[in-house]
Amino acid sequence: MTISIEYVILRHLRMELKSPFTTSFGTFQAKEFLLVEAVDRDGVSGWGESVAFAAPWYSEETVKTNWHMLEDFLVPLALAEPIDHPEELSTRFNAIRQNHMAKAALEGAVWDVYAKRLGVPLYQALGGTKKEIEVGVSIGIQPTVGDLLRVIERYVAQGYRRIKVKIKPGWDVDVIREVRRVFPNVPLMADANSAYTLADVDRLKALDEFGLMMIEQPLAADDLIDHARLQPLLETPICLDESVRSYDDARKALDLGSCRIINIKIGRVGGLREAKRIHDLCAERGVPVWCGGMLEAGIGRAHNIAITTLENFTLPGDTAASSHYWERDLIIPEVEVDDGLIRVPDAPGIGYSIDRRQVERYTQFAKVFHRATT
Ligand SMILES: O=C(O)CCC(=O)c1ccccc1C(=O)O
Ligand SMILES: [Mg+2]
Repeated sequence: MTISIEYVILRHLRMELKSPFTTSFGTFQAKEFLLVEAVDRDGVSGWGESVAFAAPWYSEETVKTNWHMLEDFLVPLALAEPIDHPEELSTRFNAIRQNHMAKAALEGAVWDVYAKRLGVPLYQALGGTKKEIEVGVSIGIQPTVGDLLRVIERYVAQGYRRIKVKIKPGWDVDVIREVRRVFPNVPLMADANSAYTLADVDRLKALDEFGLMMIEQPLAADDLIDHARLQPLLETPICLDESVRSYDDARKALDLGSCRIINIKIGRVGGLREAKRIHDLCAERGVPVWCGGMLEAGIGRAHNIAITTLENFTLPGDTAASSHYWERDLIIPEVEVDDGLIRVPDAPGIGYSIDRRQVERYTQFAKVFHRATT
């Protein structure tokens, strides 16, 4: 099948979060992000969402660097010549270093076009098999432990399959102890977003007694070596997030013993193809994976749901319901979670329709890029 992209629309959106989300690196009140719409010769529209944030806290990419990369390098590559498969676009993008979130947003839009042209749901085009996926929820740092306990209570009652709590030095051992006292059996994990160093090994070891499913990204965002030193000192499995940006990072992390679990984020690793390669590697090595989140709106959420249908996504991910983040999401229907499960939609492509009125409402500016006419 030939996919010929005629034009691409970049939109810059801003949406208020229902409640602020605090991590060890900062607080999000609102989300600014880019949507990519790729339209082919026959008018088939595919959608992707960039997961880059406004500020370079999680990684060096930002909404503005993504716009720049897309406008000046990636969109021209997508418009240059037709492709036979979305994987060809990833190969074309290899000519450009890093900038994974920008690449993933456009690659994702083209995957959506491809699946829609085939008339199959994106998850099937990716080789996924699950009809429903298990999900957990990520809970930001709260003003007090009492607040945290109330929030957890609410999500446990809603049936989420595991609770993830953000930690940082000073909001860790005592907080987790209290959570465990009140919820002795809840599947629980902690995400440090790189807030510790090897000097904190005693504090990290102190978490072992709480039976956490894993501790996510305790050390530096670019580190594999120190994590490999830390893992044998802990009983709790380490899960890497920030440090795994590619298949090769994943291979090295597993060879070194830097982690026992990997959080796969499509944007962080540069797209669906790379996400699937990491999934397949981990499956071969018997290492479980799960799908992380970046406070996505509906389109990013739909892509996360599709990749999570691959069989080695055996641990609940961070793809919570639309209503966890947004008063009203950009897709119809919104993502709903029932007893900790999301039913995977069967419509072609990402499986949800775009609420164009909502998209317009939150769009601050947009630009259209056409294929050069010959
Ligand atoms: O609910 C989500 O989308 C994931 C929330 C989350 O944990 C997170 C949110 C923003 C930046 C980084 C992370 C993370 O997984 O580390
Ligand atoms: Mg994380």
